[in-house]
Amino acid sequence: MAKQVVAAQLAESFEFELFEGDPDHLRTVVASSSQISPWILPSKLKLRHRIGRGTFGDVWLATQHQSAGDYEEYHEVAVKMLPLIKEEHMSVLLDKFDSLFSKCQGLGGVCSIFGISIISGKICIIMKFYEGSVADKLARIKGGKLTIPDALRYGIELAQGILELHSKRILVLNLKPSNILINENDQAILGDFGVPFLLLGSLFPNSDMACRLGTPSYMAPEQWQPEVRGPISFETDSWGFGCCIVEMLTGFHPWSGRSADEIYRSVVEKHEKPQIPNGLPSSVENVLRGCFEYDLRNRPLISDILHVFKSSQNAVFSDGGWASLGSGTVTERSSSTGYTGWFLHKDRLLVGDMVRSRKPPNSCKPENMTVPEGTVVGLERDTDRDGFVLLRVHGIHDPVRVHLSALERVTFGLAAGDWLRLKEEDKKHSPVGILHSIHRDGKVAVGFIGMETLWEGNSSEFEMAESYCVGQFVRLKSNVLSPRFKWPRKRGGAWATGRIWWILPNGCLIVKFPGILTFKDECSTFLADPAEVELVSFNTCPGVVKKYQHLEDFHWTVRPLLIALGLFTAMKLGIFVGHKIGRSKVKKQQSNDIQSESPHVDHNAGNRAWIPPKVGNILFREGVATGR
Ligand SMILES: Nc1ncnc2c1ncn2[C@@H]1O[C@H](COP(=O)(O)OP(=O)(O)OP(=O)(O)O)[C@@H](O)[C@H]1O
Repeated sequence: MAKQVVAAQLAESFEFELFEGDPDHLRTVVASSSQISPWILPSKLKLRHRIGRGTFGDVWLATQHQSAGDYEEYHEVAVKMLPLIKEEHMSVLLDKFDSLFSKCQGLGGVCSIFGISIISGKICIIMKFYEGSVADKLARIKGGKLTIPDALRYGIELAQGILELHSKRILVLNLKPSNILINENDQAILGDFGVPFLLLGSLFPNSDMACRLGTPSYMAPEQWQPEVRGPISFETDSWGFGCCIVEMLTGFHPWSGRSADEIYRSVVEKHEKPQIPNGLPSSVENVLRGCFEYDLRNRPLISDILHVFKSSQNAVFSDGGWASLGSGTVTERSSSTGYTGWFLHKDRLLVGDMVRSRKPPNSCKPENMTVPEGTVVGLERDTDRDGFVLLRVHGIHDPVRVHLSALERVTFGLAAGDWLRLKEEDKKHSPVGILHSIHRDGKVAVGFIGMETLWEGNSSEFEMAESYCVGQFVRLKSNVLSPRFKWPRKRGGAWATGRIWWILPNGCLIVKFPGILTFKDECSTFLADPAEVELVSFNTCPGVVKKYQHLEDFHWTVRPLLIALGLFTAMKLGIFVGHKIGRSKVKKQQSNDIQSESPHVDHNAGNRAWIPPKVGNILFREGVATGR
């Protein structure tokens, strides 16, 4: 008896049930024909040969057959055969595919998807077949790399394709030259998009693949463990885009020759970045640098990249160097605000917006604000991204002129970067997160530990949470018995206190323990859920003992140093006291001897010798003797 494998609803209009064994036993129930069905009967597909094998399955050249009346026609297609996934995840994946399929119909810069099928129990995505990819081109051409104009041209076409997907809220997550296909007009077409996202969370027989959301060499830091180091968002694709351009220009993929584990250590733990080649137009170099910012909020969006690449096409290549003719937006990290220009440009102020002075990143000191609250009454150069605004500030008669990089928009009392707590906790993720954006209507996007992508909802669902910044000391709350992440203990068994070293965009704290001596192989950083920790400072430590214990958290050398200093002081004191006693004994002995040996001594002379020395001298000698 055929056993039912999965029953999934591909679209409102399309339902099917699959039966194990011969996939042609598929029963489809088409409720309405108003929507294009993505389902392609496996019997209509004939696999010819395998084109390649990638992280997320094999790609086959195949023919799709159609019969109409007395003739049969076929055309070539590419078939992406996904790895075998667990039964229970089939319907989830098919649902995700359905949404992807309907969203990407009619997009120009991305590979056309014709439908989906199941061959030998594996899900197959049927796509348009292209003759080659940028990777193939790099392998073919002399020198193995593209010229700057070619890389810019492909880069523009690729960015346009990604932008189309982003406008439909689809993340690519697997940008690499082999997935940049080339059409008959030598245009770059984005292929294989969305596959990592389709597979995200699926159970594979191979557990390693389940947690990998891309190809290691091209993966952004947050892509390695999106639930822990996320969220993944549009800027995750900016990192992948940067990697593609670097490879096009150098002929080498980033982290060439390194294993996945080594790449993880370089990118995620050591915050290393792919190398950008020399000799690029400054605006292109700058935007690529931005693509490799560790914190995704500091990266440019694909629309920013497209803008820079297009303006750089106006540049001329002269004497081996670039002279920029266009107005490439060169936005370095602002030394005054600590944010990159890409970060600052994501939110554009409008007249009527409430604003306040922008806190430096990782700052917890709102009291230093020059403008605690103001209303935008004028934009000096509203067409330019880099200008001044006029603010109406309470208590000041005339509008104040402030550079917009120094301000942040406050909507319903919240600004991007604020720490928030969900009023109603959801067990799936931490209740405390960081606000990434707030729309003027109150819609918010928040990063939480435990969520791969941004949480979207309304500002009314939140209250302000305690904020943390780099350099602060934290310890697990005493009521946390099983923390989300591993946390070290002190010698006595109590939770150790660590210092915040980095804060991820989902609020995850990266904590170091300078108070604990670690050896080479030992892990020196730990992760913490902000909802599970409390601040430790001298002020909050009750009593001298606790304050001293907190001093030990600053560095593991504090205790041995203090012990050494104590021993040294005790030793010096011992020597001094011994010396004094010894000297007074000798003196006493001597005076006795003199008295007994010289009966003609002038006894008044002894009184003259007893003129007291200066008080300062005594103090000084004591100071030395006690080690002070
Ligand atoms: N629609 C297509 N038409 C023609 N060739 C394609 C198509 N899609 C992919 N390819 C090619 O098939 C080969 C294998 O692709 P595949 O996507 O499986 O591998 P990959 O890109 O190396 O890894 P991943 O699975 O991570 O995407 C690549 O050379 C790619 O260029």
